[in-house]
Amino acid sequence: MLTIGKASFTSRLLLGTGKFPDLDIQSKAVEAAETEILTFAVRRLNLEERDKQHFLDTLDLSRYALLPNTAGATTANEAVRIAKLARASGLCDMIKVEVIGDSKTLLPDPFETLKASEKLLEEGFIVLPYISDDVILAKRLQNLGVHAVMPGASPIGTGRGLLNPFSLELIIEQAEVPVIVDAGIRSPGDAAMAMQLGADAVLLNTAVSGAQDPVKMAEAMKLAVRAGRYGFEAGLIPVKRYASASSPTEGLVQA
Ligand SMILES: CC(=O)[C@@H](O)[C@H](O)COP(=O)(O)O
Repeated sequence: MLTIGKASFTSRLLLGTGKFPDLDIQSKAVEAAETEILTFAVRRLNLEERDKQHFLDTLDLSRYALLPNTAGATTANEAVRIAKLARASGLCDMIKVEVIGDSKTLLPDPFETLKASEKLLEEGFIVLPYISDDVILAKRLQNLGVHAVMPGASPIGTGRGLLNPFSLELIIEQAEVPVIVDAGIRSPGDAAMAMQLGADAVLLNTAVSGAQDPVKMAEAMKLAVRAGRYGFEAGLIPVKRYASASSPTEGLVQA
């Protein structure tokens, strides 16, 4: 089970809702992924005109936990304002803190992310900050009391996979809260690898919404996340320098 704050989930795949070819494909992909947590940018919702159709309307939202994110924020104050707007609109108490520090790489600003997380914790939010694969920042956020950390595999939408598995492993090793590997995943292999390293969950969007067959890719990601988790739980064999025969030779009668 994946536990975030007081909520527990069976699925370890969190799915973003952006960039799908249409809403029908989006809802079929969400179904195929068997995800229980959906994420989206608060700024994509027209909160002033709630009666107008939007990208979440084709989904049965009672079946999912919503994880709004503060995408678009470049300062802690902006992120806090967006989070409060989401909560006031009854969306959720859970918030993915996304404070972007650079528009070209969309990498998160560590200082503003820390500040925003601190403030949002004071305000009683369930706080999940999106960060780079920075071991010390993950630790600092954990000490603040965040409910999960979300290190990026690689920059959002690049599909470059796990650029630094070593750092991700270090973050996972010292984590006392769930580690959700977020962004940059391209293939089911990437998702499986993140889970195999010991991540508690994976969040992805572009790999599914941008695939030629988003529904099939959603299913592939669901299976990959499960396979990676099973592999982690089963325990991998140690890597050796030299060969060792797979068929034991002891006790065999010489021909
Ligand atoms: C939807 C969302 O939260 C994205 O900002 C997230 O980081 C996913 O990134 P990819 O699109 O690279 O999977």
